[in-house]
Amino acid sequence: MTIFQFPKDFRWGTATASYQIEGAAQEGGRGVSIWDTFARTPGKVFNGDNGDVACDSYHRYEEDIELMKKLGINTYRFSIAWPRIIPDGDGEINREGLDFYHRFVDKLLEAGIEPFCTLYHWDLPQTLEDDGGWGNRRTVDAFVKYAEVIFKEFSGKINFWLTFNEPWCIAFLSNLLGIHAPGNRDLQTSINVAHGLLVAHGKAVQSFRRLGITGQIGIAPNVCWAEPYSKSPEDQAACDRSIALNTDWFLDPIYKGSYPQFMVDWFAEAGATVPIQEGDMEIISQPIDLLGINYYTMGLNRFNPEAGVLQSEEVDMGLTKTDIGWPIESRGLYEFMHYLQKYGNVDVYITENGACINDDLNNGKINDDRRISYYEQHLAQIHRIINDGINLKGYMAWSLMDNFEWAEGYRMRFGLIHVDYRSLVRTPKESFYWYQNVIKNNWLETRS
Ligand SMILES: CCOCCOc1ccc(-c2cn(C[C@@H]3NC[C@@H](O)[C@H]3O)nn2)cc1
Repeated sequence: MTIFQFPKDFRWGTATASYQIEGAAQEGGRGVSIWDTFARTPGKVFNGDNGDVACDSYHRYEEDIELMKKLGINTYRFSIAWPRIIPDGDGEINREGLDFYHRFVDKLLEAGIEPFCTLYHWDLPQTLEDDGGWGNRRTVDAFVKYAEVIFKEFSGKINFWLTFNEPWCIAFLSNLLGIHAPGNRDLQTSINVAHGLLVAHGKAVQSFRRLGITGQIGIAPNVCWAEPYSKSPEDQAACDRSIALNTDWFLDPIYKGSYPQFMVDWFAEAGATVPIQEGDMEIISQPIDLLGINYYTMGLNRFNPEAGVLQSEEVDMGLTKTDIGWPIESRGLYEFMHYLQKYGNVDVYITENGACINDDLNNGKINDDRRISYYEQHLAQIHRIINDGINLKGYMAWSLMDNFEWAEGYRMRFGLIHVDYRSLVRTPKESFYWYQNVIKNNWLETRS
């Protein structure tokens, strides 16, 4: 057994997102999002599940906050649903939507929990997607309008801000692979989306500074750490492309003011170019205060000319997997955090990390020992990372509760709290109590 003591001011939290937990999809003046449309498209989401009810957190947020207090977290990452604030994307402001989030944030603050807010966690107003989505500068301008409304409303209440969650998912998972909303399968479209969201990010940061909003602002890329299957240059290059598309494609423009040239050249070979307009890169590279990093798994990749646009395929090495099929390998988090140092020792928060373990209720308990083991391994790496002098400031477990896992619907469970989707009864899992103890002690005690 080993004791890993965390810094006294380390932030302990959990994370969720609006479309995944709120429900009340037709209430409070909310408009239609691309996920409402996508979920209603036959074959896109397992079992035809959708976010109409989800965890009903729109009505049950006080109960959820009581559970957060019981867990002992001091930080809670959530997202605001743009369609609740400006239902048609860039028209009238919906006061009822703002009032809901004021009630929610006030309750969080009353509970002594720091709100950590994501402005965009994938629920784009459908009207904007109908007019070209992130590839249309109208959507960029609409996002800035939406962001400014939120900044002005919550400045002083919210001090930690993220513009976008997982830009790789928004651009490539959703517009090249077609697995998430809106389900496009086109390389140029996905590159246009990536560029549009980056310009929107930069403009929102400019507004944040111009309006004198208190707090810190950043972005939350998801990580795809990969190591080469062999020592061959082809396998190493395949790895580099896989890592770069999740990380460098977004963080080079933000921190360096330019895209990674080797990837620009790679896409040019595939006939796709980045639609950069005059001044875009200066806008995108506005200095930010923090990075959120979402880490779940890593891969061993090798070159395969048939393996998609990156010609990079993951090799199954027989590692233990979670129930969604992702290999469990916490080492990737450590390696990635050192990779990230090329952008400087920036303030980083792990804004998502967790395991899909579909254990169910058994005599009123959920003995999700595999989830505890996952967290134990990853928190040990977190301690190692901090010990190396990397500015890792906090950790938010994905997720507070089971919720709508996008194309997987409700069958995949990431929560520390079990949700019965018929009764909506919340039941803390054994991992909830394990994490509660880690937070209370501010140390991890490995069980082996
Ligand atoms: C068959 C080819 O497959 C290609 C990869 O397909 C995926 C699917 C899903 C993910 C994915 C899901 N999550 C968890 C979410 N992060 C944000 C929060 O909302 C969580 O629900 N992270 N990454 C990645 C890749």
